[in-house]
Amino acid sequence: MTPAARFAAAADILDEVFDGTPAERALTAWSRRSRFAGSKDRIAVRDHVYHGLRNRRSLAWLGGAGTGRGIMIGLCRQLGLPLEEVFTGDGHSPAPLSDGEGAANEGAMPPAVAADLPDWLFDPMQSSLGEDFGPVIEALRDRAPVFARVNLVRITREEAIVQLAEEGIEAAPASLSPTALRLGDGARKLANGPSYADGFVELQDAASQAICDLLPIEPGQTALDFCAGGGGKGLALAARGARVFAHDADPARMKDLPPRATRAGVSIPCLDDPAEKAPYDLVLCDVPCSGSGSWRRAPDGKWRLDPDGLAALNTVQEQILDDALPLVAEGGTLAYITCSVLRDENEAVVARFRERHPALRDLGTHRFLPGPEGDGFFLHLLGK
Ligand SMILES: C[S@@+](CC[C@H](N)C(=O)[O-])C[C@H]1O[C@@H](n2cnc3c(N)ncnc32)[C@H](O)[C@@H]1O
Repeated sequence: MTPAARFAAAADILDEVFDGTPAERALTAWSRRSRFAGSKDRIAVRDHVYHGLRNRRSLAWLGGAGTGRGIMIGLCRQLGLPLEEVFTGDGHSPAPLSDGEGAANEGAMPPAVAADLPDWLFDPMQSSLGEDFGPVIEALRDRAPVFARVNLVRITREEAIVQLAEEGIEAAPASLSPTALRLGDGARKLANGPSYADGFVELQDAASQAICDLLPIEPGQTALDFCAGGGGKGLALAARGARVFAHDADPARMKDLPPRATRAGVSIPCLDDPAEKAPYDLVLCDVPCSGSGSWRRAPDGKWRLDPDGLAALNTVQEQILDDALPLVAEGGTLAYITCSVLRDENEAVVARFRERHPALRDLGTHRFLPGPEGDGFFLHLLGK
């Protein structure tokens, strides 16, 4: 594909996403019907789509329209590419600009446009982040770094770096956790290589690993991963010697957990009824949330969220805490985790829960903001 054809493909895919198709599904469907596209084309188209989604409003402003095409015009402007050389209509290139199309907007960008946020989210994000607002908005513009977790049951971090190098994957220690590696060139090979297949490493964001490091659990103690999903956090706890059990309201979300546990050399039974093995020394509630701390990985979530959706998430978050508390042993710990930076999903949920359960001991809050070291996460620990 020519560079221009990649912009045309990305514009079409973005339009599908704006019509409601999840970004990953739209990209997969495009890949299937575009056998002619080579691996470099696929990577470039994907990058354009994700960059367009992360920076949707500012690029639409630059490109004069909020369509996929308008956003690609904005991207070409941002990259300093002459529009008449991209929008030629030759072959698979995008059609030439019509009269008046692509005219840049007059004046300064409104603040929510410049921050690439829906209007309603500007104030909640700004008040949640305070002086960190600017750096976080900048961090959310670009692709997230790729991190792996070294399974210390199997290998040391230093040995993993050497082994990954033999597989053509550049890896270096990451600052947030003693298990975390930042992957460089060759990172895309990880999931098809022997280190991954043999359970020496897993893909997991560095801040997510740091959150797991902060969870109070000793070898042999029991932990319930109450919202386990793919089980990333439960696997990290099992690697520390905890006896981990997994549960999820949607058991299908845990389908990858048994093979991941087998690869890692640990056992994590999945429970339909988490009361079966209660009480637990630690119950972690990695609740469904807006994902605002990881919007650079899944930027379409930013545009799908609305105030009603946020309120519905709050209801689920509080219900999960209420359901999980009876499962915690006396003297045990309840951990509330989100990958959000919004106070409405973090401090506000914890405050209401503590009002209902004033006897719980406050064991502290930990916050990670999205940036070069990892994604945004929130952890609050409560002692029973
Ligand atoms: C943020 S994801 C979990 C990610 C996972 N812990 C990890 O580290 O890979 C949230 C999970 O909560 C589950 N969930 C939603 N409502 C729930 C409920 N009421 N009780 C338990 N799990 C729930 C969802 O199905 C989803 O898999």
